Amino acid sequence: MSGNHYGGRIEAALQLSGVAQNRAVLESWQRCEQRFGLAHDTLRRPEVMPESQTRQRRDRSGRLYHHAHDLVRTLYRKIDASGYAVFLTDNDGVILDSVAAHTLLPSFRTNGLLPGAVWSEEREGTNGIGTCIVEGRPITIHKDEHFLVQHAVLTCTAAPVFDPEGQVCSVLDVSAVRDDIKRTDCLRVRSLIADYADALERILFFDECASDLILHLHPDAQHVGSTRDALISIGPDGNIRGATSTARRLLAAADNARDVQSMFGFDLDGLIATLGVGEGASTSVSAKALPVNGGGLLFGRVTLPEKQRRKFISMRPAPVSRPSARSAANETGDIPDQDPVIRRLYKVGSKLLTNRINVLMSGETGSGKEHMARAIHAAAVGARKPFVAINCAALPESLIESELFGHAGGAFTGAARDGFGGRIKQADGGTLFLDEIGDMPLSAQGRLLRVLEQRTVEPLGSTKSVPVNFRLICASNVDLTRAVADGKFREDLLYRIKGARLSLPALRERSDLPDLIARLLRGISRDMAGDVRCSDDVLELLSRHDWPGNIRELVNVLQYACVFAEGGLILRSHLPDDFHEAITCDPNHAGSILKRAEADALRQVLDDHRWHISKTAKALGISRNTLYRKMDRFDIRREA
Ligand SMILES: Nc1ncnc2c1ncn2[C@@H]1O[C@H](COP(=O)(O)OP(=O)(O)OP(=O)(O)O)[C@@H](O)[C@H]1O
Repeated sequence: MSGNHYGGRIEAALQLSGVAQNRAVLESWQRCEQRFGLAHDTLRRPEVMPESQTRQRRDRSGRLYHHAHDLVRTLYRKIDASGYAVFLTDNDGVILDSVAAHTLLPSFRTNGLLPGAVWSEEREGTNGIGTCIVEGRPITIHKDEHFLVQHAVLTCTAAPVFDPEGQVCSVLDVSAVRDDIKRTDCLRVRSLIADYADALERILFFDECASDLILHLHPDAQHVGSTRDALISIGPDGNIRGATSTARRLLAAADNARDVQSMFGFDLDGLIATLGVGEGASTSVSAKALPVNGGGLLFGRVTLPEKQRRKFISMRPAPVSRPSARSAANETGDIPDQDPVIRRLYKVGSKLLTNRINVLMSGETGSGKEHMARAIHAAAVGARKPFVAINCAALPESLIESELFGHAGGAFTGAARDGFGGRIKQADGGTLFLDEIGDMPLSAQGRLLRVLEQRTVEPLGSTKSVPVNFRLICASNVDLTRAVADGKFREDLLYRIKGARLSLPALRERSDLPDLIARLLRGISRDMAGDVRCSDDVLELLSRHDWPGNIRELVNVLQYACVFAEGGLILRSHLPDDFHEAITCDPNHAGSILKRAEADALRQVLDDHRWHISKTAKALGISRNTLYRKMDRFDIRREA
């Protein structure tokens, strides 16, 4: 059969399945036929390794399986929809770990999704895990995009986890065996799983590079030291030993650089003199500007385990830190957002934090809770003061207590010999942001309550209390009152943390989308080349989308589009394929029918409660502010 013939058949099949533009699937199908000699109707039993071999693979994967254990379970809880299972694989696509509802295990097993099963492309054709390993980026393989017909019942979304050398060392996969799943349902799962893959990559990076000097980088000074910064590990000889995928993307222009000198134009001593050195993940040294060879300016900070200091520096005094122009700009007491609700929340939040009132934020995933927390910290406490953000859901349960409260030297197996002061101690004098606090284990909740009451922290394995002084902002996607009722969250802690509540609007409820898009594009194009803007057509499309993943999803879509927007103008064809599908599945009709139904239902409940706002909000299980926002959005007013 000629190559053209293959191409024609594949194109035709893809047209049929409605994914003609999906390059990744097309190329994978070509590999399946031409390289692996598979046929669509090949029927094969899953290849499952014996338990002993799977165990060996887990051991061979180093600390991956250990670190991922809790994270995989947290991800499963976060997906919060029925019919899904989460899988962790090694770099050959062999499933090492899985979590699913008991009742669903048989159907996943029947379809070959079980520990020990091999899901490489070569073995199972186009599939979430195997194709993700080849592509090296998050991907969804939906139903008949699977090459083998027998897998057409599956919908799989997978994200790669990279090792410090930049190789895929694992895949996180969320799969479902359900008829009613649409490709667009996977958008939210994909942002979530990509975040968890990033979190796992960082945990592995810190573990593997524990004795190196770590350089934290970000285009925005505020984000250096956050879970979003880029990480590079450097040996005492100045050679770059590892980098996270965020760092590889950020430093693409200096791609060939193998050492500090070729990346930044000065040697290790120069780097240390420019940036100063903080201990561990300390935030005591603020980020400073750092020009990158090949163009661009980043902000950076270096950290070094105390016991490695001698290896790297001859105890030269750290230079005095000067505030950067950018971090100073955050203390102007304003935010660029134009949406009136966001602006009011910022003002209220800043005032509360200034007066040391604990703030509890709620809002859909990706709606900007951490972003807002940083802004009000900068206004109330100062951008130069430590802001320590911890995502309680992304930390393995076994590590959360030592991470938060610190530990004495040798307190438990695996603890650093010199001990660790803990993240709460690092927030001393600044703000502690506890994201997803609803996912904090009960034992850690008890300790946290004691810290809040006594304003002292006692590291694990130590009897000495250390005084701490910090402001507290918490955030949660789950209803904490319900979590209290379910016995998953301590009531006394809830009262302690919810000094005041701020509820962030979802992106679809904001009135400043075009302005936000323009601002995000300025940020993205600063990392790329030249200015980028959206065509009117695209702006109109973006404003029609429902944005279940909120600003995080918007950032992802814009970053994707910027890569393809030649001449600085984003056109429809530059948007991701599944974004088009999301819109076409929801063309004016579906979206507006739903909206109309919601507005009608709202009016009905208001009528039932004689337009009493508190009672209506209570009946709907939402806050009064959310009710007012919804009424504004649907233009619902009581008729005279
Ligand atoms: N007002 C804003 N202006 C610009 N970018 C924003 C804004 N709010 C959020 N972002 C960006 O959107 C992304 C998601 O924001 P953030 O992490 O603050 O959301 P979140 O609500 O804390 O998410 P999660 O619930 O998953 O923890 C980040 O990349 C952030 O920088």
